[in-house]
Amino acid sequence: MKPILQNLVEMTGHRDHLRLEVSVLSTLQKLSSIVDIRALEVFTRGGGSWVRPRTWLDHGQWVSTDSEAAQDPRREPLERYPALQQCINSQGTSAQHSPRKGRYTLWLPVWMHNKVGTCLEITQSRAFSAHKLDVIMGIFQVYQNYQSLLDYSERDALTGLFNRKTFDEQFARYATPGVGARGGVEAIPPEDEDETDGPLQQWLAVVDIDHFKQVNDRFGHLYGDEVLILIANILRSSFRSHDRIFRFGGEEFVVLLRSTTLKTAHKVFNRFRETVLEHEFPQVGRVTVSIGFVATAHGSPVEILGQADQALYFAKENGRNRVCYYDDLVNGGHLQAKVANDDVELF
Ligand SMILES: Nc1nc2c(ncn2[C@@H]2O[C@H](COP(=O)(O)OP(=O)(O)OP(=O)(O)O)[C@@H](O)[C@H]2O)c(=O)[nH]1
Repeated sequence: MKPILQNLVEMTGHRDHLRLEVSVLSTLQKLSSIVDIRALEVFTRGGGSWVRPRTWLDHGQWVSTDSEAAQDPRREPLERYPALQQCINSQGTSAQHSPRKGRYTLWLPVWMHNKVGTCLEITQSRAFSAHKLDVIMGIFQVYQNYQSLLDYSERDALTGLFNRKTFDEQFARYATPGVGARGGVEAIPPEDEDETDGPLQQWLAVVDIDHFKQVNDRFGHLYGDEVLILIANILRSSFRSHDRIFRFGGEEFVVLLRSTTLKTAHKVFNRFRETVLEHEFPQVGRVTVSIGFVATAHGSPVEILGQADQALYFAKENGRNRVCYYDDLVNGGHLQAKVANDDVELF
């Protein structure tokens, strides 16, 4: 039992979901008779439910991927896992597979906000004894409790979006394509994009609600809060699952858009802006947003945020309800570049 306790201590020392996942898998893998163990990502796409491996053991090395799940060639429909599918549909806590060639499989779905996004899959060469199941469930409970604590500490209480505190760490991961917990797998370009539209890049946008002070002043803070929650919902439904959305405080949000062309970045930011424009906010009526965005390739998070902020400021000064791309403003002589050629300061 001592090595397991040591593993639990190590497991709860992590502040990163993927590393925590690797840690729980390596803890469980140390139990006897385990022949295979991995974490599956469970997601919905096109009305159906799917699974794909997210963390697994490859020649003794843990490998994780955080590429877009829906584009992963290893994805499979959830129907191929009938026991797991039935368990999720009935909001169960575990499922087992009847033996096939001496392989007994146990699935442990991770429930978070009444949804399953992750499932641990443990395979061993003989049936799971009651004692073994007790030990596994104990470790799994510690992992699940710790996951939800971690999730809670990363979220903004009003909107449920990621908070400002998590931005730097997520920026390091999401602004650089193809980096997983331990190396990982290359980001897979979305099927609907054409590389003739320019290279696939990561983008950062700062989104700010226009004249939000007036909303608070005319309707009160409760209606202001309602607008923030509804805009957060529109943000969530406007971007792909592997993009990242933060509330930076007040009425300012930041979006990290992954692996997409400049043309698509323009398209999706404008689509979001139009969805907000067309939305009827209860009591408040119409609300608009301004957006400034930039590629994340060159500069520190602070410099890139500064550039997106400059583009946002320009949008605010020039009519609001618009999307401005930093490089266009610099090339058009509307803004002076603060940073040129990687990290060289111009002034
Ligand atoms: N209801 C609510 N209001 C907030 C919250 N955080 C900040 N605010 C308000 O957001 C408003 C921001 O106003 P300003 O920064 O002056 O900007 P604005 O009125 O949106 O004007 P522009 O950005 O120039 O279009 C202030 O009135 C803050 O009090 C919050 O959590 N809830």
